[in-house]
Amino acid sequence: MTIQAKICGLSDVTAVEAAVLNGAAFVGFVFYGPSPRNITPDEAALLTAKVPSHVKKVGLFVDPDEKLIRDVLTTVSLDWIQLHGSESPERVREIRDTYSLPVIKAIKIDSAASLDEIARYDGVADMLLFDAKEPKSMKNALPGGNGLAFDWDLLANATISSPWMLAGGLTAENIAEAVRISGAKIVDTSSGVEFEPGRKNPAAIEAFMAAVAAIDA
Ligand SMILES: O=C(O)c1ccccc1NCC(=O)[C@H](O)[C@H](O)COP(=O)(O)O
Repeated sequence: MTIQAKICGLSDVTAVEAAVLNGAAFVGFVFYGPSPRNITPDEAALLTAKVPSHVKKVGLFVDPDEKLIRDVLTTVSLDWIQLHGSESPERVREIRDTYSLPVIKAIKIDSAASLDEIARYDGVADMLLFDAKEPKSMKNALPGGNGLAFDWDLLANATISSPWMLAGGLTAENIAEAVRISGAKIVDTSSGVEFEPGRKNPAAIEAFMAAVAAIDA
């Protein structure tokens, strides 16, 4: 089975092209002011204009209000909404129903207890995404996209009904091990294919996609 990949936090044309040409199934765009990867709806419209329809365009939000979602969706044609904040199951359902788009809900993992969150969102979100919980000690931590991995073993025996993605600190070097341990069928990276936060490295995107393609799942 082929492993699908999402490249998240894209903010320039070269990186979008690298993701598409190297076989990404999803491309992600961040709409969250404090992030170094934040882009405006107009910038996103330009970046997404030439993305072929088989590559799904994901808009990432953190506890968004209606105005932000509307501003983005009236300017950019998105296929998925990713919610990476503290959105409740009720809020996930509301956003899904209001905007008629499928929703990816991020669940932050730092221990076995974090897996209790799965039951709250399974069957509510269309897809779950597991990312490392930002440590309180981390200076300038974002609510996601910190390049941190969590213990993939935690997912190996988890009961998850919804489709799900593995994220958090994934790179060309560790992706095979991460998939082997977690059992992920879809993987997501951002920091692992950057020169620095907010500046994607096309060669690293190519290397990540090659490493994903080489996985014998
Ligand atoms: O990327 C950001 O700046 C960001 C900001 C706020 C919430 C989430 C954010 N990113 C999440 C992602 O890019 C991915 O979905 C994924 O978690 C990748 O994380 P990583 O490879 O560890 O950077």
